[in-house]
Order: sequence, then structure tokens, then C-alpha cells
Amino acid sequence: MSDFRQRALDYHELPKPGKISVELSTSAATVDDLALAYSPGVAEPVREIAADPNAAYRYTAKGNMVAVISNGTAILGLGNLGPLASKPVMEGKALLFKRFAGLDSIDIEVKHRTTEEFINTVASIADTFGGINLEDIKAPECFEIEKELIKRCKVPVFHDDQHGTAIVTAAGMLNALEIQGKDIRDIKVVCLGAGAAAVACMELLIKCGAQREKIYMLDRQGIIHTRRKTLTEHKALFANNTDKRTLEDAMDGADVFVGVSGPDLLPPEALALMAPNPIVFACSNPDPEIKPELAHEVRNDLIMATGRSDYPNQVNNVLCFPFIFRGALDVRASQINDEMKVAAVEAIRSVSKMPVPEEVLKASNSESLSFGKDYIIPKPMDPRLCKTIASAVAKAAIDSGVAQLNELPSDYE
Ligand SMILES: NC(=O)C1=CN([C@@H]2O[C@H](COP(=O)(O)OP(=O)(O)OC[C@H]3O[C@@H](n4cnc5c(N)ncnc54)[C@H](OP(=O)(O)O)[C@@H]3O)[C@@H](O)[C@H]2O)C=CC1
Ligand SMILES: CC(=O)C(=O)O
Ligand SMILES: [Mg+2]
Repeated sequence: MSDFRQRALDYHELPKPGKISVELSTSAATVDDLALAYSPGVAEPVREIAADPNAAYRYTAKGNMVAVISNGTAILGLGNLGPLASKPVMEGKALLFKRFAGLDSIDIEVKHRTTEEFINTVASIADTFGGINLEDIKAPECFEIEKELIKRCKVPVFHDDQHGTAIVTAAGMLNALEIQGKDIRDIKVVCLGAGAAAVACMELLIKCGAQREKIYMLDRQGIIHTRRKTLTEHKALFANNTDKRTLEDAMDGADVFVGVSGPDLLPPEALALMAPNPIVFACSNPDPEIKPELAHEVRNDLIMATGRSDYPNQVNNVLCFPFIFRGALDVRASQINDEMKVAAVEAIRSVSKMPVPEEVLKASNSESLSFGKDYIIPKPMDPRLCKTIASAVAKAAIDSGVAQLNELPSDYE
């Protein structure tokens, strides 16, 4: 067994199995404490909440609690391995919520037969939480699930693989284009993958100025084009009126490659076909579409990013979901809308241009980091991310009319 594999297994097993636990937030030492916490005292907040559901924010942990919910149908790039196997990833997301944004989070893995059954299950428990983070649910079901749950739930529902990934990709891409001297309105984009992450990433890049007809999206059958039959609704939005059919056809002269598909799917020969000063976001986890070492061997003019922590330029939704929920929950937003997403993109971009604090250099084993080809996006452990993104998101929620609280928390300024 490789050393890293054993270390990863030990990390999850020891000192006790898993990565999260529940801690008490108040005293439960004496008879008097128990009389307040449980019977008879607990009846008082029960009555308050029965009279006014908003009182749950005052008397329970709801307002600082996010559920991470999956059915395990698209676990990272590992595929459909079922709900239970997704648990380490979902516990991991809960760990990241707590570590980076101080949000309490619990993972819930749902076994279901139909999409409707999944939707009903989540809708039935949604009120317990301040927000719902959907994770690793495959396309095309993820689109209907999110749309229906947004309609049915009073708390924000956010499919992280769609929007968290899109926000971080857009932030990193706008920065990378600036460094490579390319205009988003002119770029030819290849997107390998046509699922949850791909569709949302390309839609957000289009909102940022990319042209739909210059995007070539590929699935397992090659380029999605207008003569293909039986395309799903979301793939059809990207059907390109082209004679190109293969990845190599699409890569010829491309400025940007976004990989949200699977491991080692970008051959070096295809990378060699790209235009000068290309941008390659090989975001599949845990193994990217091309290994950075190999990509740098083929091109010395590229900007290279992956979804992993152990290479420069980690384009990963961890840079978004803890902070976007922090901002949304702090003003009790009823949803996470486009205004809040765009605010998050700009906030992430702004942190990447600030001088990097010593503690971040230390945590990332770097001697220096400054905005450039190997630092297009901040490191997740940058303590400025939380305040910068959360406050931008909370302000956008207030300005766009979806916040129930119309003032930022006092510690934001
Ligand atoms: N870095 C980050 O932050 C994130 C990275 N990702 C990564 O993106 C990938 C996809 O995730 P997600 O969108 O949630 O999953 P989905 O299951 O929704 O989509 C997967 C897509 O990849 C395509 N695909 C798979 N294998 C191939 C192949 N051999 N050739 C071409 N296309 C292929 C599928 O094609 P088809 O439609 O034909 O089945 C499908 O369109 C994963 O590797 C995941 O780790 C996801 C979210 C965040
Ligand atoms: C990062 C992530 O959410 C994924 O790879 O699915
Ligand atoms: Mg995911």
C-alpha cells in the first residue's frame, strides 16, 4: 500500500473514526442546567417557535447550521458509488464549513429510488437547517432536484458542484485571462465534461462575457453539436453548429480548456494544439484531466490549475461554499441568487490581488506568493476570504431583496 494511501486511511480512522463530531455549546453540568436544557425549560422555546417559526433562529442552532446532502451519484470524479461511500466527502465538506467559516454542518446521505423521492426527503427536513448544500449529485437529475428544492424550501439551497465550482472557475479564469492578456469576449473555450459542473461553469463564463458559440462542450460521445440526436435539455443549450467532432478538433487553436470530467482524459498531443498562452483548468478530483508535470513538459506558456491542494492554483469549490453560506445565513437570505454569485466571484478575485500574509505562506509551504501564473486564486486557508466573500455576498443579498435581515452583522466591518 502506498504511503499516501495509508496516511489518508489513518487520517480518517484515527484518533476516532470520521472527521466531525457534535460539541455542546452550553453548560449541562448540574440539575439546574438540565432543568433549563431539557424538561421543563425546553418547553419555553418550543412554545415560542410554535407561535413564530422565526424564533428557531433565536433559540436553536438552525441559523448557523448547514446540511450537506448527497445521494452519492457523482462522488468527485469517482462516479456513482452510492450514498454511503460518499460519506467521507460529505464529512469533509462539513469539516471545511466549520474550519473556514465557523458554520456547523452535518452530512446526510440519502438512499432513494426516484428523483421525486429524493426531493421529497430533502424538502421534508429542510426547515431544520439554515441552508442546504447539495453535493455530488449527477447530471441531469441534479438540475431538476435543485430547481424543485429552491421552489419548495424557505432556506437557501445551493448545488455546490454547479455553482460553487462555477464561481471559483470564473474568478480564476478572469484572473488567468488578465495575466495571459486575453479578452473573455474573444476566447475559444473547450469544456470536457457536460454534467453539473460543466454546465454551470460555462453558463457563468457566458454571464462574464464569453460567447456561447465559441464554447465546445464534450461528453463521452465527443463534441456536443447541433446534429446530435437525443441531447438532454442542458446539453442542448451548448450544441455547437460545427463540423468538429473530437477533442483534438476542438483543442486546435483553443485559448482555454476546462476539465470537469475524469482522470487523464486530456492527451498531451491535444494540449500541444492550443493557441499561444493557453489556460488549462484540469479540475477533476482527485485526479485531473492532465497532470501538471506533464502539461508543463508540453507547454511553457500555459497557466495550469487543478482541483487539488498539492499543486499551485487550486480551482476548487472550497473557495466558495463555506463563505457564500456564511454571508447568506448571516442575513437570513431565502436563496442564493445570481447577484450573490457574481459578488462572490469579484470578492475571490480581489483577495488574490492582495499581498499574501505570512501565515498563509507558512500553511502552504511557500516562500512567496504574488498574483501571477502560479497564483491566480487565493489559498483556502487565507483568513481574509471569509470576511471578504461573506460580506460581499450578504450585501448583495440585501441589495437584491432576498435577505430577511437588512443589516450586516456588526463584526463584518
Ligand atoms: N474542482 C472542483 O471544484 C470541482 C471538480 N469537479 C469535478 O468535475 C467532474 C464532474 O463532476 P460533476 O459535473 O459533478 O459530475 P456529472 O456526473 O454531473 O458529470 C460528469 C460529466 O463528465 C463527463 N465524462 C465522464 N467521463 C468522460 C469521458 N471519458 N469523456 C468525456 N466526458 C466524460 C460525463 O459525460 P456523459 O454526460 O456523456 O456521461 C458528464 O457529462 C468530477 O471529476 C469532479 O471531481 C466537480 C465539482 C467541483
Ligand atoms: C470538489 C468537488 O466538489 C468535487 O470534485 O466534486
Ligand atoms: Mg462535489
